[in-house]
Amino acid sequence: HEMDVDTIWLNGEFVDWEDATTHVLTHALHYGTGVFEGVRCYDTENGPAIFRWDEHLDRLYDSAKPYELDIGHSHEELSEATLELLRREGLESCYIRPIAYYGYHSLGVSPGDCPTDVAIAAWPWGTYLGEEALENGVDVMVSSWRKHASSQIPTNVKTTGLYVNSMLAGEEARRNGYVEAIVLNKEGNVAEGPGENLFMVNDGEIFTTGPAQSILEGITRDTVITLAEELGYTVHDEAVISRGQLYTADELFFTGSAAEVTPIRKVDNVEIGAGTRGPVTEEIQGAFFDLVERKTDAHDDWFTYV
Ligand SMILES: Cc1[nH+]cc(COP(=O)(O)O)c(CN[C@@H](CCC(=O)O)C(=O)O)c1O
Repeated sequence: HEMDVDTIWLNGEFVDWEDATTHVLTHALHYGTGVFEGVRCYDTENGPAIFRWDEHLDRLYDSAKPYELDIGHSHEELSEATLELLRREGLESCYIRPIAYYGYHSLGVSPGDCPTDVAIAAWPWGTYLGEEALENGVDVMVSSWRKHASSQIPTNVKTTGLYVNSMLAGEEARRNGYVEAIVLNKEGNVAEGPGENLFMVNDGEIFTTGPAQSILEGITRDTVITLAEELGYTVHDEAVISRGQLYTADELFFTGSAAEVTPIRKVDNVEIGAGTRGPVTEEIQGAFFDLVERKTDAHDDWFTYV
């Protein structure tokens, strides 16, 4: 395989990458009944460190709750397994993918006696939306697919089954020559990206959608809100952003563990601001990367050193 990683932690053991498989009648494969996380480990000035691991792990357990999925392993066990995995593979700057799901026993929508399988994989992963994206921004399209409503499925947590909506929206954008989508909710107001939260800058103030807009409660979103407020910005973190406001925004940017802080320079071919990374976006992005690369000693409790 193309990943230069040999081991995956699966159900309490380290197994060879090739042996980390599941049965074709696995419940989650048929019904989307898994929960997962996306976490970055940064090769900081003080050595490799996982960014906001505790918050990500807490969210994994929260994601399991609506589905009554019993993770079956303690936080400590999963943390030790993850640190051991990174040490074994000598991974310093990497992406960590924990997943827990209803496994193989019998089929039928009810998970019945299906066991919980838990796996943790990690691999080097570069810039999520393309090498140039962080500096030059990305061109996005408002998708014709709407986000699930939070009344239809918990959108505030990371359920594997949710991501068919993300794939439909994102692939529609890429099919039409854009890098990524912006997804509106069933009210037709802005929710977020298929795999990112969305921020808007207007007249020096910062706006981002909250859980009532059917979005994932992003950890990078929380980080950026904190950093922006520390920089003196007013942040409206439960904003209702209409589709029209996307086009008239001074600046837009995505946040996510994978996306980090990615400027949006065009929406549906309408240039946002000057059509390049905006000044506030650049300032926030700089603060984010200084933080995760430990060029500042602020928020050291957000780092789990490997
Ligand atoms: C729908 C969605 N919204 C917002 C976010 C940002 O959340 P956070 O990572 O806690 O700041 C993510 C993370 N998307 C993950 C999965 C990406 C993938 O392609 O898979 C990620 O960024 O790791 C989402 O999937």
